[in-house]
Amino acid sequence: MELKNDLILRAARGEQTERTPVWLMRQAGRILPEYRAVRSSVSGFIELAQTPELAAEVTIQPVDLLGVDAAIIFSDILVVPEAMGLPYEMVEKKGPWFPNTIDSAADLKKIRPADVASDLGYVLEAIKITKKELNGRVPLIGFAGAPWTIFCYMIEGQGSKTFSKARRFLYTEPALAHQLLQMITDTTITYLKAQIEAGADMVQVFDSWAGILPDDHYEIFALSYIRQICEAIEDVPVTVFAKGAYGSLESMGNLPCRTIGLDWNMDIKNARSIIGAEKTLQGNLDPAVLYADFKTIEEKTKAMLDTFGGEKHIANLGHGVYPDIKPDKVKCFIETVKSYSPSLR
Ligand SMILES: Cc1c2[nH]c(c1CCC(=O)O)Cc1[nH]c(c(CCC(=O)O)c1C)Cc1[nH]c(c(CCC(=O)O)c1C)Cc1[nH]c(c(C)c1CCC(=O)O)C2
Repeated sequence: MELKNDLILRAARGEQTERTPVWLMRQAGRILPEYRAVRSSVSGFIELAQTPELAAEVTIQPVDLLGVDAAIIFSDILVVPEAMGLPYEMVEKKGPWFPNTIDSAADLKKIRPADVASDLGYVLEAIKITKKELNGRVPLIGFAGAPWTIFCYMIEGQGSKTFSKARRFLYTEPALAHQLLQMITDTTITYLKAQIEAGADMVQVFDSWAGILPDDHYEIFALSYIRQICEAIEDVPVTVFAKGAYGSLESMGNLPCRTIGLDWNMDIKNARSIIGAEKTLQGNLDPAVLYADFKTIEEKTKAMLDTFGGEKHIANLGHGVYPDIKPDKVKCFIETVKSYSPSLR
């Protein structure tokens, strides 16, 4: 199927584009009343994610309703630990919760590399349906959590301000930590390859908890595994988004991936000079700007676009869109990128 809009793929490959492509992390979700309607027709997030027809429907909603230049498959990074043997629940207003966690060598024996085709077949099916229904309108992004972020949930069992249990494990059980990280990495590689095989046009790796590790640990326990993933994925552009990895930008510039995502606290010019001219950068408007009035959103978006310049940039927020943002404000951001960015060429 020929893509009618391949701006994001060309930008990721470093090619010139007529304008800057734009999408939002977490665009498929609660900001849209149409999403909430579909979600309330099932028991909750997990059933929605496991029902391929419905997952495809909410994946496509932001393309139809917001005008983004890419869809991202509706799923979650936590389907990977689940497929490895640690089921999770999504607790209303609190977030994910794992009844069982990893704390010892004995716990590690209870989990396994996922059998992607059967354990995660529902995601692959959702990708196939989405590709068909998108009918080439925009590319589809596949994704997975980075091994370090998945490790955090498998050890901690829930979100945390400090992830001190996960970080303690790196000091008390480094060999076990590497064993677990390698198992997550192997599963993630198989999973991302299967997503590409099913139709994903590019993939993003989310390292949401990168920022809690000191630089030396980030290199040893996080980046080395991300590097394996980047090396294994050859057919489509890979984006690495490591939130808060300020001290590791230089190493990230050396990853064999096409795009680096910047969070909103990363200085664009500084990041560009550290990462170098070759890679595409993605981001990085402060998600809270979308609480402001339309005029402020336009100004802040234009300023961001000016700083990135008209090449090798994919416009996005610096993290996922907050669930209580009004869709009209998101549209203002998207429309500003579309109307203003041609002037930067
Ligand atoms: C850390 C992380 C998770 N999930 C994800 C990350 C990495 C990105 C980031 O840092 O934001 C990634 C994710 N989660 C979801 C997507 C879907 C695609 C998209 O639109 O980006 C993606 C890419 C759906 C979701 N994942 C979740 C929802 C909300 C569930 C609902 O509908 O109630 C959605 C739409 C739940 C979730 N899932 C997770 C948490 C902490 C929570 C609870 C907090 C929250 O609600 O945002 C884990």
